[in-house]
Amino acid sequence: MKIGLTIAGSDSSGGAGIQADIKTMTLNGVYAESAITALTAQNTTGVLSVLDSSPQFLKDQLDMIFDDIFPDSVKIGMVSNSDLILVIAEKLKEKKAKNIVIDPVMVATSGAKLLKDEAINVLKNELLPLADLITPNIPEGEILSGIKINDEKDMQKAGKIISEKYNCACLLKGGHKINDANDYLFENKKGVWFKGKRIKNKNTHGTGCTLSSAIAANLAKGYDMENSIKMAKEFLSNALLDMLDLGKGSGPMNHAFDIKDSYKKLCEK
Ligand SMILES: Nc1ncnc2c1ncn2[C@@H]1O[C@H](COP(=O)(O)OP(=O)(O)O)[C@@H](O)[C@H]1O
Ligand SMILES: Cc1ncc(COP(=O)(O)OP(=O)(O)O)c(N)n1
Repeated sequence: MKIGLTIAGSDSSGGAGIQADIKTMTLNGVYAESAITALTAQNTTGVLSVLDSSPQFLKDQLDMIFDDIFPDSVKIGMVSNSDLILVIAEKLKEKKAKNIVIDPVMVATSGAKLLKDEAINVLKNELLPLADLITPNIPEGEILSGIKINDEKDMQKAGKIISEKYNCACLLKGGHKINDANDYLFENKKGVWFKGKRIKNKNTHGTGCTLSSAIAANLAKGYDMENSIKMAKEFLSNALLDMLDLGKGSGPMNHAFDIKDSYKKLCEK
């Protein structure tokens, strides 16, 4: 059994964060471990409040995880302050973690800030250089590259800048304002597009978390970067296509689309 670790925040509504990551890794055939950086009180309409883990408690979680069941890949999501970012950077280096995927979560789609301004430079200087892959959306890509992104040409420029700056692969997600659902990977001095059809579904809560943890699961299983991304996008599209409709706002996807029939039977008993 391959092991994936998610280091992220808990989403009380279950559609994003740790909950999305554990479902995604499990449904992609990987055993999921978790280190929780924060508890959020949120639902499909927004984030009400956030309670950060203490740095010591995050350190303890990471020690207990790495010293017992060593993960084959690590996905990092919401980490809201610089002290927590420093703990993660230190532990990843100490434990020699591999296959590190960082989703540089800054702002939720609902508009809530999930990363404090003071922490952006620490994220850039201490954590991102440890990544194998960074998966920014367009607003995050603008902050990390320092350029405005208005079209696919800008996406290519920004992806290259980020990849070279942090010495890792960069998957820039275009969905936010540029195109259908086309994402651009820059890796090893070369760029490649992952074309996706935009699915008409207002329920997209947790798409970024789901994509990055599916990529981490595929890397844990030994797939290379391009295949890991290709399969992760397919998983995400299928979860969106299932058209689950929960909550009053932008609801979660059905991560369990594939086992729906057998799961339905279980629920009926
Ligand atoms: N409606 C949609 N249909 C298909 N793919 C989508 C849709 N919305 C987002 N995606 C895909 O979901 C992934 C996450 O993108 P995005 O939602 O932009 O990230 P984030 O949640 O970090 O803002 C990307 O691969 C993007 O192309
Ligand atoms: C706890 C927590 N982590 C991350 C997010 C953001 O999720 P993401 O998949 O990047 O995007 P949206 O759900 O905001 O579209 C979150 N909301 N909560």
